[in-house]
Amino acid sequence: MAAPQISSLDLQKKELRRQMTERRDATARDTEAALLLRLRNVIEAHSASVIGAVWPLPGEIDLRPLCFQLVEAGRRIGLPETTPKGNPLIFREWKEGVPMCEGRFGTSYPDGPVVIPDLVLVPFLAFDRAGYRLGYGGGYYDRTLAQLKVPAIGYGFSTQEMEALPAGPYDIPLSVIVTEKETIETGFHNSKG
Ligand SMILES: Nc1nc2c(c(=O)[nH]1)N(C=O)[C@@H](CNc1ccc(C(=O)N[C@@H](CCC(=O)O)C(=O)O)cc1)CN2
Ligand SMILES: Nc1ncnc2c1ncn2[C@@H]1O[C@H](COP(=O)(O)OP(=O)(O)OP(=O)(O)O)[C@@H](O)[C@H]1O
Repeated sequence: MAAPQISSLDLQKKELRRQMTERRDATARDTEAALLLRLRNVIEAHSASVIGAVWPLPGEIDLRPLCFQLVEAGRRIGLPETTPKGNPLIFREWKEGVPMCEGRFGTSYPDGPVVIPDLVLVPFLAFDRAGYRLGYGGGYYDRTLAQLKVPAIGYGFSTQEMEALPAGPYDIPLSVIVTEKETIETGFHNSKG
């Protein structure tokens, strides 16, 4: 197999990942509840029935309280199974009490049926106001959003904002970005057709 090509853009993103992980980990957590409330309001304004969320990795914002609330309110939750690199994520239905399985890179996914989300909540290490994000570098969300064509709502702390992130040809912008301070509409719609 040929070695994967690593571009200067990939190297630039790698260094940014290091800096922005440090910055995220230095951010005070006392605004997390305010962020989740804001996120819930944005979701309630959408009619989506299956919401793609994530089970937190260390240092990440914890969406679990929101997942409980959304199921209570009659929405369904899908959590991603981390597939082999180069593939889109697969979402599996989560409900309270469903056993979690160990996945790749320390991620966890529910032992439930595959579901197709019609709205996806997307974590990031950094974002800019155009809707570009920096993730962990798997390219998973870009591949997933290219396939699903549903709105992507990014969430993170305001400290994770950057003036402009380097964007590559595969980067799909977020439609909405929610921080503890504001809800940013980027004007980008990742819709079908
Ligand atoms: N909680 C949570 N779940 C998630 C994501 C996320 O950002 N947060 N993902 C968002 O996409 C997907 C998982 N993506 C990931 C991609 C890379 C690595 C990772 O640890 N990469 C290694 C390098 C691996 C390599 O050698 O290639 C590393 O950073 O050390 C982790 C998760 C799906 N599930
Ligand atoms: N749809 C795609 N087709 C082919 N390659 C892709 C696609 N999406 C992303 N990539 C490639 O995957 C690699 C990682 O992408 P990127 O740096 O944008 O990941 P990320 O957004 O930080 O990761 P994640 O979405 O997993 O959090 C890059 O080399 C990128 O060019």
